[in-house]
Amino acid sequence: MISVEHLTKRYGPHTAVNDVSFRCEAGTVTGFLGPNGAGKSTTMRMICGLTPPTAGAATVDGRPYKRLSNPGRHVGVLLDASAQHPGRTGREALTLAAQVMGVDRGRVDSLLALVGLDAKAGRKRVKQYSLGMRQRLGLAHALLGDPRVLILDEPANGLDPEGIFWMRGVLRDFADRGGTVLLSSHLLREVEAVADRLVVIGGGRIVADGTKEELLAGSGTRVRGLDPDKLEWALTTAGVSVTRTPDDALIAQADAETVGRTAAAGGLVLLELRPADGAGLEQLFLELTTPNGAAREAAR
Ligand SMILES: Nc1ncnc2c1ncn2[C@@H]1O[C@H](COP(=O)(O)OP(=O)(O)OP(=O)(O)O)[C@@H](O)[C@H]1O
Repeated sequence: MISVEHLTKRYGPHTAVNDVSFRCEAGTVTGFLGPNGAGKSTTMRMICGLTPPTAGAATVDGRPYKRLSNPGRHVGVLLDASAQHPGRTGREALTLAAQVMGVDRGRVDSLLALVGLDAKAGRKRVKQYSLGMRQRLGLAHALLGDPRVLILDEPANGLDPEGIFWMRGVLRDFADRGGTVLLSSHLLREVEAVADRLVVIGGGRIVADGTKEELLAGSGTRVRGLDPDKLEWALTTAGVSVTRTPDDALIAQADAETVGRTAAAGGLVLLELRPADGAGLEQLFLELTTPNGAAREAAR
């Protein structure tokens, strides 16, 4: 489990991370989402003891990262895929890490295979690796100590769609076996498919935190009527805020029953009525992470 309590990081007058708290439970994948510069990497670096917080604290399995003995056996970390020594081969890099962690060297080859780096790739120097290959090596490195927790910063960067699909499978399997996964991305679509929970950060603050279902429920109801103008008017008059989609449907900030009853009271014919789907989540994400959206949330 990962617990983040009121983490704050200031660089001079700039607050990169502002009073951030969240938890990642065992058996779940948590997607840590936010646009570039939102504070994801800084938060993850603080969890891993690489950046000292200005205030607040984080623990992994109940202890600060720095107090874990042989941390690689508890937490697999991939913060920067290019951090490996460029002159070593992938296999050498993993073998060395196995020695440091006291892990059986026999795991090196099975992990290279698991992450899709064949024997030839294992013999190549890291400087010859593509970004996708470095991410695969980084994941192998993170898994080497057979940890219970994974912390991965933008691991899908540089992977092709097939690689992203593959990585989702590895992470899902890790969590289904009781592991805890925290993975960051600036792309909602990248984590939506694998994450059980989403923590959204914008401008250094947490702007949304919940299960996908909770966040979707909060993202409203999609409704399409025979007469979109009248429907919009009826909902707005009833105090429900609505936005119009390009296909003349409305995303109403109310549950389906409220929307249906409002339409019925106005004698309006509905063609569609359902919880807002992924599009609603996308809209929520965009809204929450734009400066005005974040300010609106913080003011609530
Ligand atoms: N060492 C540093 N010194 C000064 N400012 C920093 C430092 N590290 C990060 N920042 C600033 O803190 C803010 C958050 O950066 P951070 O890298 O955590 O964001 P991010 O969400 O991970 O985005 P990205 O995906 O672009 O890395 C940014 O404004 C960044 O410029």
